[in-house]
This record gives sequence, structure tokens and C-alpha cells, in this order.
Amino acid sequence: MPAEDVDVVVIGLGPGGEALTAKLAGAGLAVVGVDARLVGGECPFYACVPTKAMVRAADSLAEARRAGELAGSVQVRPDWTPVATWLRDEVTSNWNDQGHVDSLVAKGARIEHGWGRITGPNEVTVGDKVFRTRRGIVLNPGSDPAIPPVDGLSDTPLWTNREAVTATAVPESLIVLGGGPVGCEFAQIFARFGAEVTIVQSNQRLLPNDEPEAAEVLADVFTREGIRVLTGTRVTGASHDGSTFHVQAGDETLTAAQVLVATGRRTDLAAIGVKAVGLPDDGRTIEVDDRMRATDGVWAIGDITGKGAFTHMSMYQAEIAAADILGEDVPQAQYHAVPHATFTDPEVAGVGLTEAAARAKGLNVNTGFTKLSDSTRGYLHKLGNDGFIKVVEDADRGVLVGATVVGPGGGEIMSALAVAVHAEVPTATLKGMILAYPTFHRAIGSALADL
Ligand SMILES: Cc1cc2nc3c(=O)[nH]c(=O)nc-3n(C[C@H](O)[C@H](O)[C@H](O)COP(=O)(O)OP(=O)(O)OC[C@H]3O[C@@H](n4cnc5c(N)ncnc54)[C@H](O)[C@@H]3O)c2cc1C
Ligand SMILES: NC(=O)c1ccc[n+]([C@@H]2O[C@H](COP(=O)([O-])OP(=O)(O)OC[C@H]3O[C@@H](n4cnc5c(N)ncnc54)[C@H](O)[C@@H]3O)[C@@H](O)[C@H]2O)c1
Repeated sequence: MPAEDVDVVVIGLGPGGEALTAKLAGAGLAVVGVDARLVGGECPFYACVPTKAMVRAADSLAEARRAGELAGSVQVRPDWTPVATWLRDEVTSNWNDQGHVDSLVAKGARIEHGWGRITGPNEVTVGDKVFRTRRGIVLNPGSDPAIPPVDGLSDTPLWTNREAVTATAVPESLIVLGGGPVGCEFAQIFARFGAEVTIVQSNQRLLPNDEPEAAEVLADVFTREGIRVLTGTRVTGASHDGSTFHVQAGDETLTAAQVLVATGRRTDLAAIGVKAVGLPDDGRTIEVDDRMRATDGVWAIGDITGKGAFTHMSMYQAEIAAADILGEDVPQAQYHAVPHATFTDPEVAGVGLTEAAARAKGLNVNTGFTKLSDSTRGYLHKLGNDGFIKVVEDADRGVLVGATVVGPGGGEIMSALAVAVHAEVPTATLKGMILAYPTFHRAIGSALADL
């Protein structure tokens, strides 16, 4: 079949690829968006969106249980059916991407379902179709769940996040492999719905990319909620006997009705054909400059750039790449104030550098810390008030370079500190702010006072 000439081909339509396709097509370019699975990517169908719906349901159970202690007698009988129905019928449209496809087509884009592969400079092949690009190729292939090379594990009917969000029932018992954001969010969700949960984390602590104090709080809360937390524990073997999983964790054999693997993500650069444009295909990420250019005529955005596997990162980079392709004047990418929130209860949110990362950069570091329960609002919140605020200052410049908030609504409280880190507001100016009483965010004043 002869090659078709178009302006841009987007390989992978995660949140960033989808937004970029809409923007370029809306600007009148001939754009082909290619996705092998669901247009919209992991986030709306298997990740952020369905898991936050699950979090909302699980948190409502926890609050109801707290109400029993705070405000009278409440009987809580968890039922997964409304959650599964909500996820299927509303949140994910039964894992159907037609709405995403229709809105891109309405903008003028052409959508191809299939595997996109770079087959030469300015050339992408999808099945038996070949596209030649006048302006370029954008890579947004995201990431897939990585299954660790544990003896026997891949032969079992394990869950990854993709199966977990389509679950129609809560397993009686669950072993979660991995104590990163995915493992921690799912562990608490299923535990709150009655599963007996064990987290097996090879690192010495949960959420190792966050401040160590956050891991301490979370492990403590999880333990109090009945979740067994095994850190510094390696899994060496797994099997399934037809009804039960057996997992060798350290010198213990754990058994459970289900195993959920949340040990990180992988990308297959060779299968995308990046070598055809001279890019190395043996790594996990694609190096990009501050306009998302990977090489001449190729841009990359999202998880694959290794700048933070978050939907907001994919969208941020999409804006920059789209503007660059359109020849618009665009601010260069900056990564000094990347925010994130893990939606456990308490939420674990951070922006910029942790204390350890700031020290590793050779900064002259000052830190301030306050427990949330020492604030009036934290004290009054009583049940579920675990958490803290920690700020990290570059003492030489007198500005915050990082902050962490663990607590109820931690991600929302963190936003004030994200402004401070992003705009490099002098710490002295922050200390002069009037903070409403009695809010959770008023504890920011106490953390700053501790610097
Ligand atoms: C359980 C879970 C919860 C999460 N929760 C959050 C959260 O609360 N907040 C947050 O910010 N982030 C969250 N994340 C991370 C977030 O989902 C990703 O960072 C986000 O989806 C951005 O990814 P992306 O744009 O790189 O691509 P993805 O969303 O991974 O999409 C890539 C798309 O490319 C397609 N594709 C890949 N290769 C090809 C090819 N060669 N040809 C055609 N199509 C291809 C895939 O089918 C896929 O549809 C979560 C992740 C997980 C796993
Ligand atoms: N709320 C959010 O923003 C959110 C939520 C979920 C995921 N995400 C993003 O998605 C990405 C993937 O998250 P993730 O939690 O799957 O990965 P991750 O890499 O962040 O964490 C995986 C954890 O598994 C552990 N591990 C690795 N191999 C193991 C093994 N064999 N046995 C036991 N433990 C093992 C590691 O120590 C690590 O802490 C992350 O980059 C994360 O930022 C974001």
C-alpha cells in the first residue's frame, strides 16, 4: 500500500497524546493518532480515574467507621457491587473509548487502532498502513505493568492494576507485591472492603520516593487498619494451586486468594522502532530536551520521558510539544516543582525535592517539620489525623525547594507549597502570610517556623 502523507503521527494516546492530538488537529494539521488499546491511555481506564473512584468509596467506609466512634452508632457492611457497577457503567464507560475517539475525530484528527512503529525517518507503520510525516512523530506510548522475574509468578492468574480495577468481587485475602503508590493505594482500598491484605515491599520502606517520615506514618496507619506490612522483604517464588496463591516472601510462605503485582512499570522501546530514527532502544526512557524533542522530527511525552509518571506530567509536556510543533513561542520545560499525591488515607503529597534529594544536590539544607495533630484543626479532626508537614529550604537562597504534606486532603494542602516552590517565593515572605484559623494548611506556618 502506498504511504499516505500527513503532518503528524502520534504513537500512543495517553492523556498527553490525546490532548496534543486535539490541539494539533484543532489548529488545522493533518494528524493521525494511533493507539493499540484504548484511546485516552491508562489513566481514564485502568489507573488514576478508576482508582480514585475506588479510593472515594473506600474512604467513605473509613469515615462511616469513624462516625461510629465520633458521633453515635453506625453499622458498616461493605459491598463491592456498587463500586464495580459505578466503575463499569459510568467511570470507564465499560472500558470503551468511543467518547475519546469521537471528541478527537470532531476536532479533525484521524484515529487508528493498532500498534504504531517507526519504520524510518518521518515514517510510521500501523498494520498495513504507512504514514509519511511532514512535521514529525510524537511518542506517547506510556508504560505497562512490569512483572518481576520471580520464579513461577508469571504462570499464576495474578492481577495487575488492569485486572484490579475490573474486579467484580473483593478477594477474601490479597498479597500486594510492591509498596509504591500503586501497591499502597490498592492495599488500603481492598482492606477497607474487608480483604485480609499483606504488602510485600522489597525496599526498606513504603513509598521510597517520598520522605521517610511519610513511610513511617503510612506503615503505622496500615498496621492499625489490619494490613500486614512486610518491608525489606524479597519474593523468591510464587505458585497457584487452582484456588490459592502461595508466595515465598523472605523465609515465610504466604497464602492468599489473590496476588496483585504493583512492582513498577515497563516500556518496550524496541517494539516502537525508535532505532529507526537513531535513538537507543535498550533503555526504559527516551531522553528529551526542554521542548520534548528526542531527535529531529521526533518528540516524546509522558511516562516514557522519565520525568515523573503522572498524568499531569504527560499533559504538561503535551502543551510544550504541541506548541513547539506549531511553531509557537513556548516556555521551556521546568521540573523544579513537580507535584504528586498518593491517594491513601492519609494522602501523601509532595512537591520538588525531598530532604535527601536536596542534600544529594549539594544544597545547604534547612528543614522544618510539624505534626498535623499539633495544629488546632488536626487535634479536632481526632480520628484519621495522622500526618505532618515538612518543608525543605535551600538556606543559601532562602527559598523552599521541596515540601511534603501527609494528612487528610494532603494533596490539596500541598498546593500552597507547590506555589511557593514553583515561584521561588522567599521563605521570609511565606512566614509573613496570614493563614486561616483553624485550617489544616495553617500548619504550614508551624513547619516554616521550625526552619
Ligand atoms: C494504578 C495507577 C494509578 C495511577 N494514579 C495516578 C494518579 O492518581 N495521578 C497521576 O497523575 N498519575 C497516576 N498514575 C500514573 C498515570 O496513569 C500515567 O502517568 C498516565 O497515564 C500518563 O501516561 P502516558 O501519557 O505516558 O501514557 P499511558 O496513559 O500509559 O497511555 C499510553 C497509550 O499508548 C498506547 N501505546 C503504547 N505503545 C503503542 C504503540 N506502539 N502503538 C500504539 N499505541 C501504543 C497504549 O495502548 C496506551 O493507551 C497511576 C498509574 C497507575 C498504574
Ligand atoms: N497517585 C499517583 O500520582 C500515582 C498512583 C499510582 C501510580 N503512580 C505512578 O505510577 C508509577 C508506577 O507505580 P508503582 O507503585 O507500580 O511503581 P513504583 O516503581 O513507584 O513502586 C514499586 C515498588 O515495588 C517494589 N518492588 C520492586 N520489585 C519488587 C519485588 N520483586 N517484590 C516486592 N517489591 C518490589 C519497589 O521497591 C518499589 O517501591 C509510579 O511512577 C507512580 O508515580 C502515581
